Amino acid sequence: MTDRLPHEKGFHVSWDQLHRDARALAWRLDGHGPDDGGWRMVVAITRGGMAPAMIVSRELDIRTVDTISVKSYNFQTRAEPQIIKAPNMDLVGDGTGVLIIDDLVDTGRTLEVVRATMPKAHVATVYAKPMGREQVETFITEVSQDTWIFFPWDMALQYVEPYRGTE
Ligand SMILES: O=P(O)(O)OC[C@H]1O[C@H](OP(=O)(O)OP(=O)(O)O)[C@H](O)[C@@H]1O
Ligand code: HPA
Ligand SMILES: [Mg+2]
Repeated sequence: MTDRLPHEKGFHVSWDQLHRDARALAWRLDGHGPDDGGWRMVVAITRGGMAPAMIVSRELDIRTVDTISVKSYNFQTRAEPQIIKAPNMDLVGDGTGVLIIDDLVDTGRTLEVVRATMPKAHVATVYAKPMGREQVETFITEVSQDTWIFFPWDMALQYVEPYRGTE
């Protein structure tokens, strides 16, 4: 697709960092729900939104958690987002008091599709790139558009050569 740049930089996020950043997201959202009831439900965008959604719902003591499944990428190549599974719309209603959580926004296409199904929900991501930033009401860290974010569930610890090499 033409809306993607080659990724010149990598931003590697550890579990520890993800936990800190998702907690920071929860604290930023705390007290900013609708006046007449606050946040009543979390909807995680699978799969990347599930770990942050768990941390946010734990911090904010929200027990009603559902998922929306959107598939947008095959590895680093973008395709049109497809909703594979919707949340329980009896619980979601028009989205008032609902927090939609994802790990990041990149082009914003995933969130565009998701927001259309829950127009009054509040969208929050841990990380954001400039192209999709307007699709998100609350986020923690912005990275440049040519950065690929590597999440801890996609990585493993492995040996690296010393900087000066070996004989
Ligand atoms: O703003 P966009 O350009 O739409 O990209 C962002 C979306 O892409 C990734 O999900 P992906 O579709 O790869 O699925 P996954 O969460 O199951 O890994 C990421 O977790 C976001 O949901
Ligand atoms: O930068 C990214 N990292 C991981 N998954 C993604 N999906 C879209 N952009 C990204
Ligand atoms: Mg995702």
